[in-house]
Order: sequence, then C-alpha cells, then structure tokens
Amino acid sequence: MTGMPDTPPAPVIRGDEPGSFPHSVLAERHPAIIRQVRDAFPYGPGQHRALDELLASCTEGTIGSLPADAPDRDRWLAWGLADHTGRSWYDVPWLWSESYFYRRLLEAVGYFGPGAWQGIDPFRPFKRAELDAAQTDGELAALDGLEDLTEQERARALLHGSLWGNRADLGFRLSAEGTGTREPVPALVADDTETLWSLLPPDGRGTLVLVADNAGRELVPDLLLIAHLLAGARAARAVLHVKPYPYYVSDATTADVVEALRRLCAAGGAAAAHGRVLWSAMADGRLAVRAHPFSCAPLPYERMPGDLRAEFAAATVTVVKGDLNYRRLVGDRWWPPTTPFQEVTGYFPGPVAALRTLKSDVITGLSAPDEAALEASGDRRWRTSGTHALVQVRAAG
Ligand SMILES: O=P(O)(O)OC[C@H]1O[C@](O)(CO)[C@@H](O)[C@@H]1O
Repeated sequence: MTGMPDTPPAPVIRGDEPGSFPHSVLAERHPAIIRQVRDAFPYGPGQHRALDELLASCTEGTIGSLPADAPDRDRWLAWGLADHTGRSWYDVPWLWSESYFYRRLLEAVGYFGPGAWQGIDPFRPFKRAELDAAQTDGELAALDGLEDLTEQERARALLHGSLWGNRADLGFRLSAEGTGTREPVPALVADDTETLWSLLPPDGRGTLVLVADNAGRELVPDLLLIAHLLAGARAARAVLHVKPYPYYVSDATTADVVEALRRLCAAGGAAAAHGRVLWSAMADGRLAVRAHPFSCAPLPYERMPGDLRAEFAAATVTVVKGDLNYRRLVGDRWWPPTTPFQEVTGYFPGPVAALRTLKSDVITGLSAPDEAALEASGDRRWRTSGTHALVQVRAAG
C-alpha cells in the first residue's frame, strides 16, 4: 500500500485463476445474478437484449464502456474505465470488475433512465423477501428478551447482532444467551470490542459514522445498534452511509433504510421502541443518512475524495460493516494474514472499526498462532464461507 513504509504492497486480487473464489464469482455468480434478475421482472425486449449482451460480455467478451450520455460516465472515467475498456473482466482488479458488473446490470434494466424503469431496484424482490420473512418477526420479538440485561450486556448483544447480521443472520438471540462470562460467539478471529467501547463510552456524546453493508437482516440490527448507542448517549449523533444505487445485490440504499425503519416500527415491543428512537432522531438531525457516490466506487477507501475524508475525520469512530467494505478498507490484496490492521488502515483519517464476517480471501491483523490454527482447522474455506468473523479497531486517528 502506498505511503506505508513498513508494509510493502501485496498483489491486488484478480479473478484470473480458475478454481479460485474470485474467479467463481465472475464466472458463475454474475451469470446467475443476471438470470435471477431477468426472472424476477416482466422486462421488455430491450432489457432482455441488454441482459443478453451483458451476459455475453462477462462470460466470453471484454469490458465495454458506458453510453456517452451516462450521468456518471466522467466519474467512471476517473475511476479507471478508459484503462480497463477492452480488457477481460478477469484481468483487471476483481473489486473493479465486480463493481462495474453491477453498474452495467443497472444500465441493462434501465435503472438510470430516462424511461419508465428509471429507479426500479432490480434486487428489491430479494431484499423484500428477506425483510418479510417470518423468521425476521421471531428475531425482532427476541429483542424484548434483552430488556432485562445490563446496558453493557445489551450493547454487546446488539453489537454481535450487527456483526453476525453480515451473514444475514441476526445474532442477538445467540449473544443474549451467552452474555456474562461465557464466550457467546466462537469463530471470532480478532476481537477488539473493548477498544471500540472505549471510543464510545456512555455519555461520551461523540459522532458515530456507520458505513452500512447489506439491507434487510443486516441493516435491521445495524439500526438497532445505532438506536441503542443514541438512546444511551454513547453517541450524540450518528451518520449512516448507504449506497446511492443498488449494488452487490443486497447492499442497502436509502429506500432500504426507509423499509427497515417501517418494519421496526410495525413490529411492536422493543423493536418498535428502537424504531421510534430512530424515527425521531432522523427528524431532529441526530441520525442522518448519506449516499455518497464513492460508496459505489470500484476503489479502496485509500482513494476516497476530500469531502468523504473530512466526514470520516470528524467522526469519533467510523464503523465499517461487511466483507466488501473490509476489502475496500484494507485494500483488496493478497496481504500476508499477519499484516497489522493498524498499518493497512494507517491512511484512514480517524478511528475506524471493521465488523465483518469473512466472505472473501482478504485478511489482515491475525496473530501467527491464530493464522496457523485456522490453516490447520481442516476447513480451507475459513476465509470465504462466512463461518468466521472479526472486530478490528484502529483507535488512533
Ligand atoms: O455483503 P458483504 O459482506 O459485503 O459480502 C459481499 C461479498 O460477496 C462477494 O460479492 C462474493 O460473493 C464478495 O465480492 C464480497 O466481498
């Protein structure tokens, strides 16, 4: 990574090795997403044709440019489009390929308009199904059981709900059962939770920035965590960063925040109480939502623009959720796993915490014995299967 004298840059991850996880995402997952989106909407012939073209381009073709009148064409040119046009999707950085795939998918279905399909989220049916699932009711009802816990125990349960929600699985029931001395969640490969709490003490009255990842069953526990931190004055203000347009299937947009909040408020019990805290915090400005264009950039956060840098610099702590954001935070590279998290995030303009279940190859900040134990565990997919998680914090700004 540039500017980091102690840490020589590791190779950028590409999707060009058959059999590798990134390769399978480009070769199998992307075509499957095109199929699912196509089946979920009564699209017209133009959209079907554009989806056929995208499928052909990603499977056997090369990266094409954006239409001359695309509203974000200049932005994409600044993000490397001209350099990558005409190259194979497999030969450019994997992060870039994936990001651009979602941009092209939205183009194909007319999301950017003009026209009647402008603004229609092609992933909405999948997000909606998750939010509407009966299981979500049960998970929200389980919140009532947290009411008897101490503030610390509740904060921990909600933090783990947000963390494991990244696996689309609300973890607070699990965590609530285990509060106290027992370790509730195995499989944490790094746990800097106490450092995170030291940045957000009760009555600390700072600003929490949370960079969200997925909608639905990850965003709901993210919102619950924010509600708890605001209600207990561990944060006086919170800023929730979401995506300006649909991305990586389930990533949260402002529309998803609205749906999640309405779901909370309609749930009754403790969930609705949290929902009301958030609703009024939005009304008086203590909770703000941002949808910065860079949130959908195919680049690491190290290359963030000045206005975003200033926002993160002003935060007491920025909590970065999920796998994709982790890749962007540390750089999507084949780091040796013992590379210090503190070093690869040294460029970040303020204290930063990563809450992530492991769903791609990137990992930093492991101790050598932990790395050896994971490698010896017999399951070679510990990096990618979502069975492990981490809480990593760099406290110094
Ligand atoms: O929702 P998350 O935690 O960002 O995970 C998404 C991950 O899934 C992938 O799209 C691969 O399936 C990764 O590229 C990405 O890092």
